Amino acid sequence: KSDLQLNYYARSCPNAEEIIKQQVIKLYNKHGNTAVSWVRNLFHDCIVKSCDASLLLETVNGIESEQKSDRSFGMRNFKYVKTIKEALEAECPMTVSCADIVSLSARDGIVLLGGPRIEMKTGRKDSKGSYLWEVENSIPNHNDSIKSVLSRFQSIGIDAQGTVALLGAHSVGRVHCVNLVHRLYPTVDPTLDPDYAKYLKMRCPSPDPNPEAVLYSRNDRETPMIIDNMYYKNLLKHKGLLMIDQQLTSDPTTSTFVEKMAADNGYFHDQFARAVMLLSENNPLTGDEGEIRKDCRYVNTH
Ligand code: HEM
Ligand SMILES: [Ca+2]
Ligand SMILES: [Ca+2]
Repeated sequence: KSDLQLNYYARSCPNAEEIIKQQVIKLYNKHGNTAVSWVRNLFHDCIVKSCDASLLLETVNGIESEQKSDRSFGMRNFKYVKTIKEALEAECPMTVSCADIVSLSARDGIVLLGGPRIEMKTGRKDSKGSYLWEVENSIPNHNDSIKSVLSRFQSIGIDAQGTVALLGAHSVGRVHCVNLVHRLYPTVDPTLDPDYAKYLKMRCPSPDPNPEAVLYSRNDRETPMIIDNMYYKNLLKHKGLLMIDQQLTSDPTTSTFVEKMAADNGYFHDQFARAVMLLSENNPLTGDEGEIRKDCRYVNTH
């Protein structure tokens, strides 16, 4: 159904994709974790209704930001989307959508993080509202069952293999202690490697951490800034951080894919690329639907 096309801005803004790439590189060189944020943004935007930049809207004028949901906990670097958008507005005013910025910045971020290069279509339009009430139904929780997570991804056309590959994004970035302590206190989750649990308890010394405190552990201690199959190797060693990560090894529908991805980084990258592409094409607004926002944080006023 997707009306997206390759190089949609070829005539209206021929440098659009290059401008985004240059900005993503510049931001990465200043704050490497911006690239990590672009990858998470793609997931949190696209799985909520549509890849329509609904995620980027702030709470103002009757709009309630999706960023307020508990599911968005720990998301960061939204302010740098503005840097990318401003570079585009300077060259081609009101031409390139925020939704395409979400997709292309993720694509370019993935390359900087050592992941695969993904050909992505463009032409997405921006939503005229946010869907805060949909966020908790759309984005799984960290302790949901594999069955429910698989069916959630299936509903947007991503199969079990693709879902296992997408979770490989947890090969970069961080998890705050609030999302971990239930596996450490009062007793250590038996599916967690005991030495690793000791390390995590050092990172998260309190069973009841202040959510405001910046207490976290890196997702992948070995290659924290590289999207690679270390994630799956860690899972096989019982070093998955979130419940949903570790459970991938205990369900027969997903465990064979975990083993294959742990054994073959090229296969992981192929599956990751395929699944990111599917995610980025979820139910886009195209043609006369939606709008091109001037500022990604607000719907246009006229
Ligand atoms: C069942 C599905 C998923 C669940 C339950 C989930 C949950 C989480 C949680 C709880 C965190 C840690 C937040 C924090 O404490 O700061 C996180 C981080 C992250 N997630 Fe997911 N996630 C899922 C799927 C995905 C997918 C599909 C992607 C991208 C393709 C993704 C990308 C990321 C990234 C990059 C981070 C690190 C963010 C940072 O360091 O700023 N996640 N996720
Ligand atoms: Ca959305
Ligand atoms: Ca890694």
